[in-house]
Formats: sequence, structure tokens, C-alpha cells
Amino acid sequence: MTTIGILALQGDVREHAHAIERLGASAVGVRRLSELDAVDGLIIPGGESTTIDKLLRIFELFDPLKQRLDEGLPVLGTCAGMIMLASDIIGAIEGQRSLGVIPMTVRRNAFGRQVDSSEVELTWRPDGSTMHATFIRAPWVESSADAVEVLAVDEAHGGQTVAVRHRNAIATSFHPEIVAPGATPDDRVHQVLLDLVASRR
Ligand SMILES: NC(=O)CC[C@H](N)C(=O)O
Repeated sequence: MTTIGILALQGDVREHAHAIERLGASAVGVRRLSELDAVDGLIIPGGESTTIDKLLRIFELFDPLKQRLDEGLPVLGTCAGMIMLASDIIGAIEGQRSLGVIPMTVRRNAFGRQVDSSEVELTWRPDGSTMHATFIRAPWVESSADAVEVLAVDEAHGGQTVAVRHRNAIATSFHPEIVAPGATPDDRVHQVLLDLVASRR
């Protein structure tokens, strides 16, 4: 069975695990290198990128994780996880590092304080369908290399790129793991991660 690790240093782990389990794979928390080496793919959840960065270094995971991702371990980064995957960050705190997996510049807290949290209907480009997305103090993609595929833009806030794919990595500004009360879960983003895992085999 496919096993997806969820980086469990900080952030919302359980909702991602539910999405992965709904898709028929198993989900485990990752806090140490031996756990990282046992998974077929990884999720870096939302939370606070400055804290995730610090904890990765304290747990001595930063460099080994970067190496696994550079070698092709499939990864999904959401919100703070998107920031962690970027090559460049606008609005980083001093000394903040990212893993540099996707050649793109992201802007932290891009939607401003007044849009702390919002729900938006996006167009999911792979099939042109609508996707209901929840944003929480989210980043957006300010610019990206030509090789980076845009999966979704936020027309409601001026057409910013909010989901991308590059090689073994997917990143979303929003929280695809959040299911609104009473809504049917939409696991298309997590399915892209599982498809990346399947195509690597
Ligand atoms: N929901 C989130 O993950 C917020 C991200 C946070 N603003 C950061 O910079 O890391």
C-alpha cells in the first residue's frame, strides 16, 4: 500500500491524513529521518513557515529532507508548506530558509490582514472544473519559472497563481484538506500527489 508521510512538526496533520485515507492510501506522521525514509510521498502542511523552518533544523531534518526532495520524493506543500517548497520568499523573516524545490517566488501573507481567511471558487485548470478553496493567511505565487505548471489562479483576488506543479512537487496557497461543514470532501489535490507517487514507481 502507498504510504504518505505528513510532516508533523507543526500544523494541521490530521485533516491531511483523512484525505489520504479517503483515497485508499495510508498516512503517517513524520518527525524523524527514519520515518521520512519509510514513506512514498510527503505532505508539508500549513502552519507557520518560520516555525516549520526552525523545527526542521532543530530536528536535523532540513538537509536530508531537501536531499530526498531533490532526488524526486513526491511532495505536496500547502500554505506554509508552499512557502517551504519555494526557491524565494518575499516577506521572509531574517534568516528564514526554504527548501528550494520549486523555482518560484512566493509572497507570504499576500492577501493582507483584512483577508486573514477567505473562501473562494477557483478554476482547477487540469480539467477546467470549479474548486472551492479555503485560504488562511495565505501566500501567493508572485512569479515562477516557465517550467512550473499553473494548476489554479484566484480570479476573485486579481488572478494570482495559487496552485502549481513542478516535477515531483505540488504546492497550493489554500488548504485542500479543509472540508467545509456539510460539504463533500474534494480530494483532487491529494490525488495529484498520489498520481505523482504512482508515476514514480
Ligand atoms: N495557513 C498557513 O499555513 C499560513 C502561512 C503563514 N502565514 C506563513 O507564513 O507560514
